[in-house]
Amino acid sequence: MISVDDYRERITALLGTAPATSLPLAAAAGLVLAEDVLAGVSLPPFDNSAMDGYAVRAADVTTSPVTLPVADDIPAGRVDVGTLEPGTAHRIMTGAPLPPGADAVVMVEDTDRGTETVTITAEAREGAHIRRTGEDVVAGTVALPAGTVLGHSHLGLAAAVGLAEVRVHRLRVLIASTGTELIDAPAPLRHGQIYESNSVMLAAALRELGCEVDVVRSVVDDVEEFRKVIEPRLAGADLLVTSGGVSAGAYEVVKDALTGQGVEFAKVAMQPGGPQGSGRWQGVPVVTLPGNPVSVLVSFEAFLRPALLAALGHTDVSRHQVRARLTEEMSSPAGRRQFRRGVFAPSGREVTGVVGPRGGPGSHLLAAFTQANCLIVLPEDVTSAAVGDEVDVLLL
Ligand SMILES: Nc1nc2c(c(=O)[nH]1)N[C@H]1C(S)=C(S)[C@@H](COP(=O)(O)OP(=O)(O)OC[C@H]3O[C@@H](n4cnc5c(N)ncnc54)[C@H](O)[C@@H]3O)O[C@H]1N2
Ligand code: MOO
Repeated sequence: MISVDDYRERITALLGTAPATSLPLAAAAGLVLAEDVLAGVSLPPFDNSAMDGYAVRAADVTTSPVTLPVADDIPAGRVDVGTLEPGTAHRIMTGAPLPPGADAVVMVEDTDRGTETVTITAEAREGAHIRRTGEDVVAGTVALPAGTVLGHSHLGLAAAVGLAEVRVHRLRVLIASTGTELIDAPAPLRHGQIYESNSVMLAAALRELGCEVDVVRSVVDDVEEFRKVIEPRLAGADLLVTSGGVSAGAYEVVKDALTGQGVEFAKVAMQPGGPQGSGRWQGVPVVTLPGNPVSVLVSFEAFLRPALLAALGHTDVSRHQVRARLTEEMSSPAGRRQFRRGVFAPSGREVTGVVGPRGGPGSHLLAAFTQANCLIVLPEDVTSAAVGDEVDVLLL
């Protein structure tokens, strides 16, 4: 009998690190970066306006009001912006490139909105409402380090620095349920048959972790048939996970087909989920789970999930653990780690912590967002918050 911890280590070692592949950004959510993402461009890529208004030289707008001729009109997307001559203004929109020669933007609200000439009623401060090249990300630097778990903000940043694809760890898993008794709904059940459910659970659980899955819904308990169905699909898989056919009886199709083929069958000191098998078949890692659905789920939690997460490049592979008081008595077999399904209700106060802002308030600072794990919420009636104040935090 092998311990749960030793078996988890065995499966983790068997799965190793999943191969890296390039995937379109839209297909990479939840996966882990296999390589640093280098910024192909700076963010912003050029000095641009943070406001709809007028680009000026601050030195021309030191008194109020000042009237200047409007020499050009610059919507966002213009690629041929000319120099701002002293004593003139260019009408400019948010995100439009700042004309050379301009060193400030005046908000349209502080003007008469003129198109031939504009009268400005506020002083222009040098640098005002200008978003500088590279303020968020500098071209050639690491925008996202290898190991990043790609959430939506990371994918947005990858897109913003010019990537169409990212290199991620990907695991293609072939899932196969075995059992002559298994039937797929909506076919009617005959006495002695059951509806297949393990492959559905495993496929969903593995997809949720970011695996690509190929599913063989049910294979009959026949060694020849098992080999015939599974072998041709092995080439496209980084891992084979089976359910059923591994215990002590006759007709143990998985055990019979894979014994002596590189897969070792053992008892793990846990309950449920005792009978297990693992190894390599034709070079492909194989994990054979017992057929009882709860055994499948417990096996997934006890060793498959952490091993898969590690293979996919995650460093946080454990479920969050808390302590709680038992509300009913329980018994457990000697020498086995029992995994009983239970209902946990939290008690006591929520844990609190400290929080600080990351990056400036600008709405274009995407990189800072990717480094954040929460949103600090200051309500409408708060204009300042001091060190030590309590604030609302939304965890991401
Ligand atoms: N003599 C012994 N018998 C059994 C032992 C043992 O040590 N000695 N171990 C028991 C334990 S514990 C388990 S767990 C099971 C494991 O058996 P198998 O892995 O061979 O699984 P099967 O016999 O194929 O199926 C078990 C059970 O689960 C149902 N099943 C199977 N696949 C599916 C599926 N895809 N969807 C839904 N349900 C499925 C199957 O019909 C059986 O009822 O062995 C014990 N026996
Ligand atoms: O070890 Mo089995 O998985 O209890 O039903």
